[in-house]
Formats: sequence, structure tokens, C-alpha cells
Amino acid sequence: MATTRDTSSQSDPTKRKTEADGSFKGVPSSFRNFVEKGGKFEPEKDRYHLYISLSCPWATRATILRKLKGLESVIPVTVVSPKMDAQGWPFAQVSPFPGAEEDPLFKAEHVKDLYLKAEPNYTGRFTVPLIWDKKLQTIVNNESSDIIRIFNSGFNDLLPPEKAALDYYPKELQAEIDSVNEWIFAGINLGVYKTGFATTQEAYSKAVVELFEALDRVEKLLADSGSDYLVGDTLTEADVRLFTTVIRFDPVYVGHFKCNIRTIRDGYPAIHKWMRKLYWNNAAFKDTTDFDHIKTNYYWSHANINPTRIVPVGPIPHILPL
Ligand SMILES: N[C@@H](CCC(=O)N[C@@H](CS)C(=O)NCC(=O)O)C(=O)O
Repeated sequence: MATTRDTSSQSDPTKRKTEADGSFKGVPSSFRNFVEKGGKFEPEKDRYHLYISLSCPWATRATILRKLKGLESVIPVTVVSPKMDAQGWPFAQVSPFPGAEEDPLFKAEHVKDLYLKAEPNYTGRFTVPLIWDKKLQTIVNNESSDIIRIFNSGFNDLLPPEKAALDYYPKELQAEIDSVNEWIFAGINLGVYKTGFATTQEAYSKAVVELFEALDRVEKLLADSGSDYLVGDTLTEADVRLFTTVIRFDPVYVGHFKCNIRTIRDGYPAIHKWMRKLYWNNAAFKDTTDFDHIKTNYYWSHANINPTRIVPVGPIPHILPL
């Protein structure tokens, strides 16, 4: 699935550009369709395929929702290799790695090939997660915040009643969830990348302070409420969205992204407890967390930040017991 067009500026993580002031702004997603009855993308078994990296916090949001909702038999998943190369995310035949898989649909070499198959003139980044539609041969959606809502309710008719009834974005909490999501996204989910990808001292210093101010705000929220969850007294998508960043914090962001004002384990008792309860008490969180993929991806793939590609051994353990 070769293309004659030079797409290296879209695929090569070492060619990533920051803004003129050295700051990093994030990646806009291009495919934003929803799976819904009566729509272009109808909920159907064996029609959709999920592509993810176990290393990626955005993609892992999708795998957590897939498992929480019991969608494993409705939506198969393929895991890419964590070792991104100049063509972006490779599948296992190009970059073998324990737990990485080949592309079952097209034997594609890279995720890039799927994007160019869906849209030959695509000019964006070749990101995961993405939902592929086998019927229309295109990408339905490549934005994790949409994908988790699609998984939350889009396939309910195909699920047993007890799974269909599970709602991680319930009507009565939506306003509060949206508001928490908004500042956690800017301050923390994106904040670690703004800190790690900054290319000037000024941009870095601003980003790291804002990141820790947002973490301080989460710490206070959890400590004040005494709840095990961010919103109300129930697990919602807000927890899923924050968890995938926080679980990577001590093993990766503290070192690789210089997010080192404090660690989660030593500096944030309430966040630390919230994270460990989700991880140790709920298989949807634990079974979708792979520290090998996580550490290898960041330390190996961003050669401009870590030119030796050495993957650090610690912290030991990657997550403390409850
Ligand atoms: N807004 C997207 C962001 C996805 C994203 O940035 N994924 C990263 C991996 S953690 C990626 O695939 N990067 C590839 C690239 O930038 O070339 C989402 O939430 O789904």
C-alpha cells in the first residue's frame, strides 16, 4: 500500500514541529463520525475494527470502555508495535514486539496505510485510536473522546441488558463531567505533552507549572469529596480519561517529559489512591495497562528527546499495591 506522496512530515515523530514560541498545541482529529441507528454508520456486529497502541493514553481510553461495556465480541481490536518509526505506528511484521499484532484486515505495514486507504489525500497525523468500518472501507472516527461515547451507547442494542444499562456518561452528570473534562484535558491530558514537547525554556516552564496546578486541583477535588470517583459517587468517562494519563505519570512523564515537580506516589495521596483503586479493583483498567508498551513507546520513539533510546528500568514497582 505504497503512496508516491512524501508523507514523512505527517508520520515521523522526530520531525514534529512546535509553535514559533516552542510550545506544543496537540493533534486535531479529522474523522468524527458516530455509530448510530439510522445513520451512515449503523451499529452492527463484525462491521467495525478498533486499532490501538497499548502505549497511547488516548487509545487506552477506548480499550477501557470496550472492556467495561463488554464489547470484545462486537468490536475486535488490533495492537500496533510501540516502536514508532519514520512511517509512524508499525504493525508486528515490520516491528515485532511482545503483544504487538499484524493487521488482520489488509496486512498493512503501518497505521498510515489505513489512513491513506480511507483518504488518499489525507494531510493530518496518522494517530491511534481509530475505528475502521469494514463495510464502507473507511475510518469512522479517530478521536478518543468520541470513541468512548460511541462505545458507551452506540452499540447498546447488540449487548445483553446488563451491559447496555451501564452508562459512563449519564444524563444527570453530563454538565459536571463536561466541565471536569475540559480543564483536565487542557491542564493534564494535554499538559504532559505540552511540557514534554516544549522546545524552549519559557514554554516548558509555563507548561509544567500549569500541569501541576491542574494536578493540585484534582487532588483537592478528590480529598474534599472523599469519593473514589471524580464526578459524583460513580465511575464515569471522566475517570477513564484522567486515569490513562495518571497511570503513565511516574513511569514516563516524570522522567521523559520532565514533569518532575512531584511524583504521583509521593506528592498526591488522594490521586494516588484513586488511581490504585481503579487499577487493582477493576480489570478494565488493569488488563489494558501494559507498562512495557508504555515505556518503550515514549523512550524509544521520541529520539529527539531521548537519542540513546534507553528505556529506564524504574520505577519499581511501576504501580504500588493498594
Ligand atoms: N486527539 C486524539 C489524539 C490521538 C493521539 O495523539 N495519538 C498519538 C499516540 S499517543 C498518536 O497516534 N500519534 C501519532 C503521531 O502523532 O504521529 C485522540 O484523543 O484520539
